[in-house]
Amino acid sequence: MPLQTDVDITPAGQRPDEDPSLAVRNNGGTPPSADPAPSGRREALLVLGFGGPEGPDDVMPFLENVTRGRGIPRERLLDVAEHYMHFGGVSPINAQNRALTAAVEREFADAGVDLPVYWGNRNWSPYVEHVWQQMADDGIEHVYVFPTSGFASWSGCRQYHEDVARARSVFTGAAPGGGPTAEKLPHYGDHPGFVQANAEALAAALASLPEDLRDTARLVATAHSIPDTMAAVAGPDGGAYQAELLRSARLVVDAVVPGRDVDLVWQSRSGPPSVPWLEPDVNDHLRALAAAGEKAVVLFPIGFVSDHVEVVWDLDNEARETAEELGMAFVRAGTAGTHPAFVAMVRELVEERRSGTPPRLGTNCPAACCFVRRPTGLRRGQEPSPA
Ligand SMILES: CC1=C(CCC(=O)O)c2cc3nc(cc4[nH]c(cc5[nH]c(cc1n2)c(C)c5CCC(=O)O)c(CCC(=O)O)c4C)C(CCC(=O)O)=C3C
Ligand SMILES: [Fe+2]
Repeated sequence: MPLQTDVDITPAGQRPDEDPSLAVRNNGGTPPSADPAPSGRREALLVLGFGGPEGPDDVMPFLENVTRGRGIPRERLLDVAEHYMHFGGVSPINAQNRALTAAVEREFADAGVDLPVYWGNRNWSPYVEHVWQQMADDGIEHVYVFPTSGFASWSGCRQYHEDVARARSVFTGAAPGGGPTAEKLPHYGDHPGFVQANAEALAAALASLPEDLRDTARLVATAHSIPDTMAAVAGPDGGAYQAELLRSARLVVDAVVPGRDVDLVWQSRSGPPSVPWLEPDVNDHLRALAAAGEKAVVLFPIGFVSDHVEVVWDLDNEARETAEELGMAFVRAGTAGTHPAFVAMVRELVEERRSGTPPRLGTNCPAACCFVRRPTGLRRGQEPSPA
């Protein structure tokens, strides 16, 4: 499946029909076109992670947090709980986000950026609500939010906006104008820093293959599957999840082996089988490649920024096993993690916002952006939970 390269992504800041009042409501109070930081305003960066369990007893409550109101079958949760149990009930994701936070702190210090860095999660402790309280107590007045997700969609963008809005609502409800204001940083899948981090990982993975397979190995980018209905409304004009991922995968491959084919396929599908999600699944794709005579595959999880459970289980175990059964050589490239170029990107995104550069897609999303009315098998009358 050769992919197109000419994907046009419209920056939200240039949308003629953007309604500023909706943008304010959607991301919890940020003006649609934030001015350069007024001098004297006390600002901070929040690294906003997904969150993950820290032990076996956390696993089911964590899964319930993630899927509340989303119509995910109980059997699927028990299945996924097993994945976590292979790692003693501990997701590596919190340690990875702590490491990223520490690396960004050092980056700021080295570059003379005077900005405290906090870390909070959407689905597990430290919850964004608690960190918001901490930032308010510390006298922070404005927060740049760096999500550990660089792409459009309800799951990849809007939920991060909504969780910040929920954290803020405690303050805005109690005291008018209370609590720090928020500004989410834009999507970054096409940022040179993200591309470089992924390109170096892809180059290393390719180099680890036996020499006679390097030129012919199939390059396969993966991202989390999402329901078709969610994909259809991703971004201001729909379809932005696939479009951004495709563009990102293309940029990464072109940085390593210009012009070589790349496939974008999907992993970690959830939800009831009756609900269509993006396809093909990575395992089915491996089967198709083997049937077509391919001998080797290099997988790179472009849709994720760290080697969390969906990478180290779904790819390093399940997809690897599939490839082994098919007799194909298999390597999985690393994710951005704390690559210096990725860490420098975080600083650049903040500096861009502070200098008043017009917002790009993902910064101030209009209220209709990525909104899924009836997600993942919800019965009519059930409302999507904001959690
Ligand atoms: C687009 C996307 C990203 C990338 C953007 C981003 O990074 O935010 C992502 C990341 C992640 N997803 C993760 C874990 C889970 N995702 C689930 C469920 C779901 N993900 C979805 C989409 C995405 N997910 C969707 C549409 C669902 C169905 C429920 C719903 O409609 O909302 C479930 C429930 C069980 C299951 O059904 O699989 C779990 C446990 C972890 C943490 C891994 C760890 O702990 O190490 C991470 C980083
Ligand atoms: Fe997920």
